[in-house]
Amino acid sequence: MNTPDKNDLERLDIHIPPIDEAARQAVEVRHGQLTKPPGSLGQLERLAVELAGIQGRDRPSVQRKAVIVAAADHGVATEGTSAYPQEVTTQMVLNFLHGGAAINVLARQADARVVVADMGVASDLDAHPSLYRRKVAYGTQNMRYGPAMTEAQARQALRAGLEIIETEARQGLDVLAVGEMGIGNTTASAAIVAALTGLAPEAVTGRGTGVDDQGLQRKIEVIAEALAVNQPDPQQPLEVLTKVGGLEIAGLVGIILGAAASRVAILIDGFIASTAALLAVAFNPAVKPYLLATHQSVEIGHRVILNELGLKPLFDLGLRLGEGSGAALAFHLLEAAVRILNEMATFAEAGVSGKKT
Ligand SMILES: Cc1cc2ncn([C@H]3O[C@H](COP(=O)(O)O)[C@@H](O)[C@H]3O)c2cc1C
Ligand SMILES: O=C(O)c1cccnc1
Repeated sequence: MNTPDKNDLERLDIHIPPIDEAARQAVEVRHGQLTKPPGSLGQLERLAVELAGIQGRDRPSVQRKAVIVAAADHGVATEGTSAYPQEVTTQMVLNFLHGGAAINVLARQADARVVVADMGVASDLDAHPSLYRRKVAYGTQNMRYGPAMTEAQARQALRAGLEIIETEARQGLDVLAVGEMGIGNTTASAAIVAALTGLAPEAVTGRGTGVDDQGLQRKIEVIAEALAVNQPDPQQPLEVLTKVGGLEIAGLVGIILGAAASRVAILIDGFIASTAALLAVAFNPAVKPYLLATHQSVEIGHRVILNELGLKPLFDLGLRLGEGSGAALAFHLLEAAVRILNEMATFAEAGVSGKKT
């Protein structure tokens, strides 16, 4: 038996199948037959083509939809880098479970289920049918003074993410939106993006929940110190995640890799969810074509991530919430793209003349 090398372990032994080129081509051919000038439905056409390649189906489906909101607390929240107190993480998880948060409203409108994953919230949570209780720790350590977590904790959270998406995929899932909740997690995300890209903290750090100028300056300094203390190797995504990451971010990386392994399309959300996507690609580049960018977040580092990944957002509504809110809105566009494919008449069926030669 081969001993798995470090790379296999880093890739979490996940096999991600290649995109189905034949299914993509079948959709392109059909788009050419529908009663419209070629390419005139722009990004909607691209979405249908990508979805077909991901799912391996000429007629992709968006019937079964889920939002997974991964939640955890952050030791660095004690540094005053968020405009809100840490207890809001737990309070919002309860709000998600009661159906009262923005993501619940947007998911209901799109007929998507919402499930919450406790990866490391600082308080104990009662059992609930929509809650995966996978707490790795009661929040991370403060990365300003040392690693946010141990490598074993990072691996545990990654594995939990894989297991959660496996369970969800078994129940039937065509499209997944990934979201998060964790006071302080724009600080962790900015540190991860700075570590992976080599950019200065100020180039990737925004106001998160709305810190003032002084708060933003403090946030940048804390991130710079965390990077100086921890010295994460940009070539080692597991090390970056362990040293300056978060447990919900680790869970999302597992969820994203596992979704791709199951041929589930992944709608990525704003800054934090996209940070998890950037890490997932660093772990295993084969995940890349399974990622669909949704919106452009106000958080400045989000643009950096989308550029790095070569992804183009579908819309910019000035959102800066997280929870999967922008991703859930994109369900409607995916549905439009698939309905165009299934319901439009062809030139032959409608008796419409083709382009002049
Ligand atoms: C009531 C409330 C609901 C939220 N839902 C998502 N976030 C968002 O804000 C947090 C990140 O910002 P920061 O790094 O500044 O703490 C995350 O929990 C994110 O999901 C929320 C924040 C609050 C206050
Ligand atoms: O882009 C996001 O997801 C975001 C931005 C600010 C605060 N919380 C989330």
